[in-house]
Amino acid sequence: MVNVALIAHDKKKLDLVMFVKEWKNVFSQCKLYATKTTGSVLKDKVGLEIQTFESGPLGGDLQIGALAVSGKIDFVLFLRDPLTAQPHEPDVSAVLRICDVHNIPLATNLATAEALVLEIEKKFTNK
Ligand SMILES: O=C(CO)COP(=O)(O)O
Repeated sequence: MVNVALIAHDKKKLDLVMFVKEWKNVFSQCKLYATKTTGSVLKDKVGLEIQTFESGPLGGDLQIGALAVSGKIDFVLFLRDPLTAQPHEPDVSAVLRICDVHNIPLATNLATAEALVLEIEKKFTNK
């Protein structure tokens, strides 16, 4: 099983929805985790099963970070809003940092997200 964490800041949620829709065949074969609002938007708009945690500003990023520390996340797709200050910026940085500490593939924009999804797809098709 491939475990993927999906997180998007508010101005990036639509981008994430479009992206996950486009790659639904791949994401539907993964175990998905998300912060609260991201997860509920994805469930609603794409119809995938997702385990959700708290909202990012309430500690959800840290919960996903903790999963990553435990080795339970294989890929992180985190569409940050680089143009808006976030009250929980330290939590956002913590997720990025922990991905680097544990060498977990992390995409923070759609171009890299696509490269990651192609990599995940390979795992399913044994390419
Ligand atoms: O703020 C977030 C990530 O830092 C995302 O949280 P939500 O998915 O609850 O909006």
